[in-house]
Amino acid sequence: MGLPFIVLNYKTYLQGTGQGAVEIAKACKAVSEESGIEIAVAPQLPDIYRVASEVELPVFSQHLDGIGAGSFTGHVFGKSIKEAGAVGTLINHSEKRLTLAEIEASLKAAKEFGLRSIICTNNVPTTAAAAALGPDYVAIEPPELIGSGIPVSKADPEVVSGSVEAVAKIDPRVKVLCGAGISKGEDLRAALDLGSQGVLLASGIVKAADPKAALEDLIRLV
Ligand SMILES: O=C[C@H](O)COP(=O)(O)O
Repeated sequence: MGLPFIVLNYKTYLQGTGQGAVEIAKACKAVSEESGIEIAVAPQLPDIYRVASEVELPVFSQHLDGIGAGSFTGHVFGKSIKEAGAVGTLINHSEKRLTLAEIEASLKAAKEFGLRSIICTNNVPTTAAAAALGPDYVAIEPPELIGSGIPVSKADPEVVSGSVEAVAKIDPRVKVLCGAGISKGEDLRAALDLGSQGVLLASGIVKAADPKAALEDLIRLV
């Protein structure tokens, strides 16, 4: 197995807002260069351009709507985030849930604009359904563990291994990430040992006093 993929979602944490978004991205880039591990960041939408312009690392949107050009006030348009510098997008994050039809439309928009796609899910059946749509990644995150500091890879290992098994049967090209409560080296190690190919995480790094040191701890057992 190759190196994991790490995606850092800034959510709306103060520490990851505005100039903070750039500073955390710089820490991610430094750790990525030291380790060879791909680390992507997902800042708030208005910070995408700023982060992508100032730091050379993969920037993801936190959301994308399945709409095109036209009368869609307040929506997130694929061409706009692509031109802002995003290379990918989260879809259906637990804090931005969509209907199945909307997930499919968002994924279609991501593909149309050449954006990498991560569909977030909450259990094994929704992971299987998401994999059937053919995204680049699914990210399994039990909502009750998000932001809890209790790692999914230890609190609910079956949901990770079950997702890995389900996705392998449906479409082995789809890669599996897991998230919720991941912050330490042993959490990432456990996630990889369960068959996932990386993690989607937030609070443990974004809210850390020293995000670079927190990232170095996260990857120390890879
Ligand atoms: O997008 C990230 C996930 O919701 C996990 O958040 P967390 O690392 O704060 O638990």
